[in-house]
Amino acid sequence: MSESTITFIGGGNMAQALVGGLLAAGHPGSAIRVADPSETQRQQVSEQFGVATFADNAEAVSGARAVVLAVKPQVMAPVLESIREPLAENAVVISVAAGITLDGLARGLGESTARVRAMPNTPALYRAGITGVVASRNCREEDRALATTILEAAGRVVWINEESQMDAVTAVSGSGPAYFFAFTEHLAEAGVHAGLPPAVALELARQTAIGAGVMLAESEHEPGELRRRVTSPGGTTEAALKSFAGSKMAAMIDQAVQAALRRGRELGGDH
Ligand SMILES: NC(=O)C1=CN([C@@H]2O[C@H](COP(=O)(O)OP(=O)(O)OC[C@H]3O[C@@H](n4cnc5c(N)ncnc54)[C@H](OP(=O)(O)O)[C@@H]3O)[C@@H](O)[C@H]2O)C=CC1
Ligand SMILES: O=C(O)[C@@H]1CCC=N1
Repeated sequence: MSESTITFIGGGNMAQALVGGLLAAGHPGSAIRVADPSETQRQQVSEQFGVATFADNAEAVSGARAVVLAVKPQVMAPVLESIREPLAENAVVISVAAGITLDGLARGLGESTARVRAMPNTPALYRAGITGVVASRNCREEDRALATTILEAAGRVVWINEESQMDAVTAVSGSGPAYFFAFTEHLAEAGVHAGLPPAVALELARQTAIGAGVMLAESEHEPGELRRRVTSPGGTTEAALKSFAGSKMAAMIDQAVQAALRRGRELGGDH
C-alpha cells in the first residue's frame, strides 16, 4: 500500500475501525493521523494504534493526501470550516458521515475539492466490512484508486453510480451489523425464556450467528437455499419460521430499513 498520509477527523468508533483495518493491511502507522477534541479519545487511539493524534483539525490535515471525515453529521459544518484552508490542493476528502452529500461537502470545502462519500460498517475493524462509495465528478482516477485502497483495508468496496442510493446503502449495510447484533441478543433472551442459563444461551446464540455468517461467506448457495436446508418438513425450524411469518418479520425488516433510510435523508437535509 502507498505511504500517503491519511488524516482522520474524529477518532471514534468508525475511525478506529478504519485505522485498525489500515494497520492490519500494512499501512504504516507513521502515515496515519487522528484528530479529536477529546483528550481521553486521543489517548486511547494513540495507545491502541500507536498513531499520531492531534487536538487541532487544521494541523492534522496539513500535507495529508487523504482526509477521512469520521465525525457525526451534526458537527460536519464546523469540521469542514476547520479544514478548508489548510487542506492540500491534491487532497481527496472522504466522508463516512451518514446523510452528508457530495454537494454538502462542496458547500463547506469548495467545488474544486475532490470528494468521496463512503458508507462503511463496523466489521471494518476485522477487515470484514463492506463500504458503499460514490465520488464527485472532479475526482481523478488516482483519487478513486486511493479511496478504494483506504476503504478496502476495511473489507469490500462497492462503487455506487447514483448518489441517491447511498441512503439505502446506509440503511442496509451501514446500520446492518446492529440489526444482526440485536437479533442475537433477542435469540439469547429467548433461550433464557426457554430454560437455558444466560451464559449458555448467549454462547449458543453468538456461535450460531458466527456459524451462519461463515456459511453465508463460504457456501455457494443463496441465503434462501441455506435456510431451506435447515428446515426439515414439519420440523422445529419450520415451526419457528411460520411464527416469524405470522409476526410479519419481512414487513418488520422492511419498515426498519425504511426508517433508517428516512433518517439518513433527514440527517443529510439538516446540513
Ligand atoms: N458507527 C457506525 O457503525 C458507523 C458510523 N458511520 C458514520 O461515521 C461517523 C462517525 O460515527 P462514529 O464513529 O460512530 O461516532 P463517534 O461519536 O464514535 O466518533 C466521532 C468522534 O468525533 C469527535 N468529534 C466531535 N467533534 C469533532 C470535531 N469538531 N473535530 C474532530 N472530531 C470531533 C467526537 O468527539 P466527542 O465524542 O468528544 O464529541 C468523537 O470522538 C458518523 O457520521 C456516522 O454516520 C458510518 C458507518 C457506520
Ligand atoms: O447510526 C448511524 O447513524 C450510523 C450510520 C450507519 C451506522 N451508524
